[in-house]
Amino acid sequence: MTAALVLDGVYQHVAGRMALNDIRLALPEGAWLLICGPNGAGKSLLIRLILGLDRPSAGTIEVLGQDLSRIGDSALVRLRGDIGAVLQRGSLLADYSVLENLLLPLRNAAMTRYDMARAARLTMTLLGLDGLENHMPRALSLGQQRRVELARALIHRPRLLVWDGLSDGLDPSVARETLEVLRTLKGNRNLSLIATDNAPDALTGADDRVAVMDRGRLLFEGTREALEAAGATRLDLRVALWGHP
Ligand SMILES: Nc1ncnc2c1ncn2[C@@H]1O[C@H](COP(=O)(O)OP(=O)(O)OP(=O)(O)O)[C@@H](O)[C@H]1O
Repeated sequence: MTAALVLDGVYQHVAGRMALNDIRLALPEGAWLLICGPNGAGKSLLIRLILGLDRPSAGTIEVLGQDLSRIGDSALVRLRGDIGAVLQRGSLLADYSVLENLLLPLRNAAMTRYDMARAARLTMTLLGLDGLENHMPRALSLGQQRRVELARALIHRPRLLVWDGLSDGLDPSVARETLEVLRTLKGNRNLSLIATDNAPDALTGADDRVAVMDRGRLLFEGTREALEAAGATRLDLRVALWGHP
């Protein structure tokens, strides 16, 4: 079985200090991982490494079976086609309409205009964005903008979705609906998910693995049940998750 992600001994040196220390994680394809931890834990740095946007100072990173340090240019382009990413808020192009933003990942795809329009329509319906095609991003609410960012990450039918800041900009009811959509894709298409959030409860009931980071270190990785059991005895986990022992 292909692994969605394997991190082995990953270190990242940033601005004169080690911002990620010996991170080791593995996730089978089709599984969901929530990486949680307080501000500055290193979640976004890790996400950038997983997406190949930065290179680690040491260690190996495999995404969907590809070792990022050995991958050639054409394989990297193919790999990017298998990944969808939702990064920080406000990543929509302000001068492009919702539809134009949505079509960006397909600009080099070997698809007819008809098929592109169909993919856009299906993805917009999936995420409850019907009727917003011609709106400009600034005319949308934060939650709508976030859903367009998600739609843009899903339009090319990726095998792996990487979402930095899961509950960022989504109110609880929209977050629940969005999660249901993703669960459907997990069931239908075996979609893998790597998501980050400050709190551990964003994916409760849906994640397969939970990782807890603090100050560049991985404090815990395992099932949610194991996290709850570990939280009963481990002060460092409670401080990372709730800010107090
Ligand atoms: N480009 C950079 N230059 C200097 N330091 C950086 C840079 N990017 C990140 N850092 C530092 O690395 C550490 C980890 O940052 P990171 O953004 O990964 O944290 P995070 O867990 O995603 O936090 P948040 O929940 O606030 O998004 C922080 O101390 C941050 O200040």
